[in-house]
Amino acid sequence: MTSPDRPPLHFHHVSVRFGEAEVLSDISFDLCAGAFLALVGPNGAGKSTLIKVALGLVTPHSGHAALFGAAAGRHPERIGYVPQLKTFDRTFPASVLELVVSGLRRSWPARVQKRERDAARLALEQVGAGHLALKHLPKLSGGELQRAFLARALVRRPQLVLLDEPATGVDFLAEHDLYDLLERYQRETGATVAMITHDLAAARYHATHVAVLNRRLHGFGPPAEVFAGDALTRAFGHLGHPHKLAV
Ligand SMILES: Nc1ncnc2c1ncn2[C@@H]1O[C@H](COP(=O)(O)OP(=O)(O)OP(=O)(O)O)[C@@H](O)[C@H]1O
Repeated sequence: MTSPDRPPLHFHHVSVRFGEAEVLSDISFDLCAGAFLALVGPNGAGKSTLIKVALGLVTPHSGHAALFGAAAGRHPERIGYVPQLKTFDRTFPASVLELVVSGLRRSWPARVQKRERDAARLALEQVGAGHLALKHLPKLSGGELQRAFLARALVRRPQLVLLDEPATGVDFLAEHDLYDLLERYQRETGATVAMITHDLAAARYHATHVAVLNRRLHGFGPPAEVFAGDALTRAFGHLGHPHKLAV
């Protein structure tokens, strides 16, 4: 159920420590249903950690995160997750179909049932990758692997899709395809999307909301508003990549 008092993503004074280091400090925001959030910040800013808090994989030392009014991690079936693909072991010996079916299960599928195969094929069709079903993961290009993981994230028709830098290592055209696919999924389902990106121009163009992070939340809101202020300068410390920051 989605309603304004049960936002898909709610962070309430969330702080996270790894040992002595505080990597997230007092993060609070609400993301409304149907929003497309771009999460930006320099390397090591805590972006992946924030996504892991939302998934319930990292527990804050203070504050809390709630998804649709329930504690993070309580309803994994409502969440689709695309991990950082640069960390994925490309030699993993599985077919695309098996990878997508694993999105319907809590464990790796030893035998794929017909209804699972049908759902996986549909999800692959929806991301323009029906022809990849029987291909093995080591044989995929970066863009194909990205589509396979996107199909895996969407196969259960989640209400919230979390993506950890899915465009890194993928060419520009494929990155535009990724946004198109996500926006189409949102139009069909009303789902909410939160995605880590390093491309501020794409964030400005596609996102309804942007969160500028560097341990603290330096800005949150519509891109035009946030980028007009000094949030980027405070988070990045300098405007070091003018081609990316020319938003
Ligand atoms: N499990 C962990 N144990 C200890 N330190 C960690 C752990 N995970 C992340 N960190 C540290 O927390 C900080 C934030 O890391 P995180 O991966 O969240 O940043 P990020 O913004 O996603 O970075 P990048 O853009 O480089 O992927 C970094 O200094 C990182 O080294």
